[in-house]
Amino acid sequence: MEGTICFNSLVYPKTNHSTSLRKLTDFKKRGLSLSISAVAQNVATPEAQDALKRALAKKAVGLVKSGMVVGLGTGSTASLAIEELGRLIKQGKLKDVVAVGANYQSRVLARQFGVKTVDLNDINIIDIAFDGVDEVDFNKNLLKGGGAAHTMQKVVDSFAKECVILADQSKVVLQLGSTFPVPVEVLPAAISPVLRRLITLGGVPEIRSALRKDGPVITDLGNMVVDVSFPNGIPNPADLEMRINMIPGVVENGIVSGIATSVLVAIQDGDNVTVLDLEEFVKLINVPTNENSV
Ligand SMILES: O=C[C@H](O)[C@H](O)[C@H](O)COP(=O)(O)O
Repeated sequence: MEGTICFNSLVYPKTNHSTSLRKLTDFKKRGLSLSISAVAQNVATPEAQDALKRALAKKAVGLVKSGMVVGLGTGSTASLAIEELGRLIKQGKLKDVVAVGANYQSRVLARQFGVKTVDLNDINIIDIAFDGVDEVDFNKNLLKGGGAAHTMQKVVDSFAKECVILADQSKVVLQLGSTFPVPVEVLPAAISPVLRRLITLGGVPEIRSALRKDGPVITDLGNMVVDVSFPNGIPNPADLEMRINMIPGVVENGIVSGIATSVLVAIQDGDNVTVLDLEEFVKLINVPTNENSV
């Protein structure tokens, strides 16, 4: 657990380094050296997980400066960031900020919390984007789409100069696909041939059913979602992302490689919450050598 502590200057402004370093040193002094499985199972209650998400939202929105164009992701974590952004705008701490919402939910929330939204097609650049994640590995490969919102999230995240991913500790995995299947957005007219092609890639596809509606989930873009498990794992996320997207009829899949510029990870330590960047987090934990212990 010794070694250089790597800070991502995109995530932590210089003034925060000492605080962050002190916290990390405290963790180490108290011997908080966790295995990744222990970390993943360590979020005791929904309330505790909510506290982690709120800490992430606060830290992330602290990176926004007046005059910026902000990309807004979707999901419970991104929603808290939108709320926090609205709060700072209302308090006058941020001025002339506009936002691009990736999906219906983020646009509605932005309006609700007083964040002015603009259309993606009307701006030239997104300065910073925030988004949640279902799984993230140590190389910043992401698995998204638990809320069937990944297609437009990938568009917004990829156009941002800085894409900050917000992950509570339960989201960090050794290999993508460990706890979630890969969501694939599919044109309804092409569903059967796409299912067959997904099987040839080694996947086990299942059309996602709606919860409070009979029949399938239909996305904001009018398509279906297929959740695909890969029983043999996903050793090369970028390769699988490309192979799935090459199937005609696939709109987009939830593997996101090479887009996140930084990943913030929130950790619960007793009653305290600490937010680290992924590199710091990785140095804190013991990676099990035996895959069975994950
Ligand atoms: O489609 C949904 C998105 O990829 C979300 O960002 C992801 O599911 C994480 O959501 P949450 O912040 O609610 O865990």
